[in-house]
Amino acid sequence: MRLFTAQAMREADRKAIDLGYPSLLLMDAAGRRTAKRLLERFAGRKIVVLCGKGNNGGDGLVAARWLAHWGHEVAVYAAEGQEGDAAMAQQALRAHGLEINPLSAWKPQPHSVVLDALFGTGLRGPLEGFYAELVENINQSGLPVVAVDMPSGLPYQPHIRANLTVALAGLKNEHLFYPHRTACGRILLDSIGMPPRALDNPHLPELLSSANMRALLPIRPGNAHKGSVGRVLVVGGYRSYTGAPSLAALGAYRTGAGLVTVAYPADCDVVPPLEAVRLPLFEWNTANLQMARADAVAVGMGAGEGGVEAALAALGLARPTVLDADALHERVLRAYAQSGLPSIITPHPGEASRLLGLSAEQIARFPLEAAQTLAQRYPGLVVVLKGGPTVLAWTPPGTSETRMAVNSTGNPQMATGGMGDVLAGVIGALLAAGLSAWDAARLGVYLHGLAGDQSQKPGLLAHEVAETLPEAVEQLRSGSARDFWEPGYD
Ligand SMILES: NC(=O)C1=CN([C@@H]2O[C@H](COP(=O)(O)OP(=O)(O)OC[C@H]3O[C@@H](n4cnc5c(N)ncnc54)[C@H](OP(=O)(O)O)[C@@H]3O)[C@@H](O)[C@H]2O)[C@H](O)CC1
Ligand SMILES: [K+]
Repeated sequence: MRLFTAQAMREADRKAIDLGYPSLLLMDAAGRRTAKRLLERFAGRKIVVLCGKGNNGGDGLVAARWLAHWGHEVAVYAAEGQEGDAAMAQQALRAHGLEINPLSAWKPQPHSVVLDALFGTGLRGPLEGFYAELVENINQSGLPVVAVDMPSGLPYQPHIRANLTVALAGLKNEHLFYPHRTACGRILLDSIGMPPRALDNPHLPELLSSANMRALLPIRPGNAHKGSVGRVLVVGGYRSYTGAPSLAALGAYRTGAGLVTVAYPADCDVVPPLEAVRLPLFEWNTANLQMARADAVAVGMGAGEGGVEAALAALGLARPTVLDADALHERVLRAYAQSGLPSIITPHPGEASRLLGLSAEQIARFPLEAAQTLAQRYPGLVVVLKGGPTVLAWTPPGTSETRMAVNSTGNPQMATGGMGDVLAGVIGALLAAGLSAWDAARLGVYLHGLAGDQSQKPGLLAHEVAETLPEAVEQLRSGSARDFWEPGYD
């Protein structure tokens, strides 16, 4: 499954037409399916459909026709100037005997639900004048709003604040990235029957879905023993950051690692989980770390000033590695990129800002671009740019194309200390279980977010997320993990 931009969706639309698929069928499915979704949530209210003159408005006209056909009370307000499919939708609506009122005549009506079909992917700039005022009035009316495809006005200001958005054919950036995602309310995806070939675009980011991630789960053989399912070495800890390596160890164990060793400075008060092997060291060097006999390494959590040295010592182990927190320095990243080892870097926007020389605000605003830039700067390293949502990027060595992915799990309550340490452990366990760096990183962020989604209450702590990981793994394995856009995808 791919994550679309408005432009990429227009291209998919064109591709469908080139394949011979009649565009009017797409519009009819879009309107009909949106009408169904509206009824599931807001049956019993009078339905007011507000239509622009483009195809988003055309979807609204189709929805109004079906709603009236099914016996619901519907009022339609539409802009003038429909052409093509939208004009046909208007003709069909008139044939059903429905009256079309001018958009300017709309006034908030009590106990109604508004179907926002003003603008979708065709918007080319911020709304002004009449439309800006209309959008503000709709928002201020306090009436529930269902948006067709996306809340009108996005990605600019002003825009509709919807209760429910029915995304058509595919999810777009606005449905995933904050703050726009907030304006969408609940999001349901409907395929509208778009030919899959039209949606197939390998240049777009992959959207991590339960079906795709399930296929990556490592299988634990019947005769598993602790040495065969993955041994993880966690390297970190420094002064007051003694909890970080312990949380990573917990994350690794709860993801299925067979044995976890925690290497930490001997003069630090690190207390690893009871089940972990302790490796207190007076010096970071490869020979010392070799004592752990690890299949994969997670290094840098709470390592402070020793982060660079620890990561360069770990490089000598020549194992798949997760570089986190204090290991994330230019020198280390260059060395790992040159080594060709499967390696993953897990910066948060602050760490990415240090690496890229941009502000953390810029990184948070353009996460896809930031992750891509890092992946191009360090070919071979899988970049996990943490955020809401987490973005992944990877330029396979010897190629020029960067693969991108966007996570679909996780929630804002996960923005607390130690959460990243748990993630590094999760990914370390998956590397140790034999997954490639790209697979371990994608499945790791997905599982970590899914564990966090089990409880979305304020005050969520990192160790609680770690403790919920087995439930998340089980949910994914059993097929009961739901994508946030379900059940509208069919
Ligand atoms: N996914 C699919 O393949 C399908 C999607 N459908 C629906 O179609 C819309 C996209 O339709 P489109 O006609 O391309 O665009 P819109 O309806 O979103 O809006 C276009 C009109 O908006 C005017 N416009 C553009 N920018 C502004 C602005 N800043 N202020 C005011 N007006 C603006 C524009 O007028 P111009 O005269 O400027 O050209 C257009 O009239 C998609 O979102 C889905 O809902 C299909 O129905 C099914 C297939
Ligand atoms: K809309």
